[in-house]
Amino acid sequence: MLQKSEPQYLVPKYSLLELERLLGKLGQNTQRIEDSVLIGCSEQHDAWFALDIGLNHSSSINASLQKPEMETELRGSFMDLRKAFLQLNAKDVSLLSTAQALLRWHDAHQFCSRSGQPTKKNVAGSKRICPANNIIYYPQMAPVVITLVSDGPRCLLARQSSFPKGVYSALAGFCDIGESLEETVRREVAEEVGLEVERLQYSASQHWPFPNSSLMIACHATVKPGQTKIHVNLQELEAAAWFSHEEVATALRRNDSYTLQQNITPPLRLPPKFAIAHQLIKEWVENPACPSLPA
Ligand SMILES: NC(=O)C1=CN([C@@H]2O[C@H](COP(=O)(O)OP(=O)(O)OC[C@H]3O[C@@H](n4cnc5c(N)ncnc54)[C@H](OP(=O)(O)O)[C@@H]3O)[C@@H](O)[C@H]2O)C=CC1
Ligand SMILES: [Mg+2]
Repeated sequence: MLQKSEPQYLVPKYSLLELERLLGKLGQNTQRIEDSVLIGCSEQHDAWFALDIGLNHSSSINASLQKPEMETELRGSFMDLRKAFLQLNAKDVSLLSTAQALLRWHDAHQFCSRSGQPTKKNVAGSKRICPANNIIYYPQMAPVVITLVSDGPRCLLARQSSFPKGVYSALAGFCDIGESLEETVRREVAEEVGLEVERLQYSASQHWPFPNSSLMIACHATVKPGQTKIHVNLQELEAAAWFSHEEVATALRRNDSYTLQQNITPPLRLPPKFAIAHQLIKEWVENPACPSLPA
């Protein structure tokens, strides 16, 4: 849920006292505050916790609470998480992404997989413990590599059928057990477009809450100039193609919301700013020879 505060949107933030009052008003037990999880702290070192006051939450005291009532009470509106990310600054994107991932992990790990007994959250919410056998469960992240492949003057972008119309991104893939990141990059690029990676350069990483909790590890890669013929794996991708520097630079400059309002589908759309794929593409546009160094 986001609250509109002209000219921007904000993530709802409350002090403990305000939250107790709010839960009372929503007819929920204030004991629920103990379900909250630590997600970071402010520059003034105030701790930030996240609490799921979800609509259809199994442990919700007041399951009958309706979405419109909640929106009125909190003066905000519920929206898709990806759409919410488009409205927020980087700090709030990071907080919301951590909160969503951690709360969802707790919700999905209520029982010990060995004893079948209910697990118990520690105070901060950084782990769950089985009281029957003391097994500790920690939140999990799946490592994913995302690679922008270039042959020098062009870069390779691909799209999956689930992407919004016209959007192309860098190649991504989950790491398999036992693989190094380098091995995953080489395997994914070979599997998805049939190319052999020549040189690999790390750029940056990002926590990504979709579909569960991933650690996106972003890299630039090059292929040999003479070996650029792609074989698109149509089981994984809808399309993949080489794009010139000019095409990608133009797409990066284009104001997506404007073209969408005009109901025009541009030839190439890129991932939104909050996605690390956007950063990879921007780095390459600014410095195609050595993308992860400042231009
Ligand atoms: N932040 C960003 O800029 C971007 C983020 N991404 C993210 O990267 C992720 C990976 O990209 P994608 O191309 O889909 O990956 P892959 O190319 O690895 O293909 C996805 C398939 O991998 C299998 N898989 C293996 N391990 C897992 C796991 N831990 N969780 C889920 N599926 C797994 C599944 O296959 P099976 O169904 O056979 O089990 C799944 O369908 C996506 O979730 C996407 O959200 C992608 C692009 C940009
Ligand atoms: Mg993939």
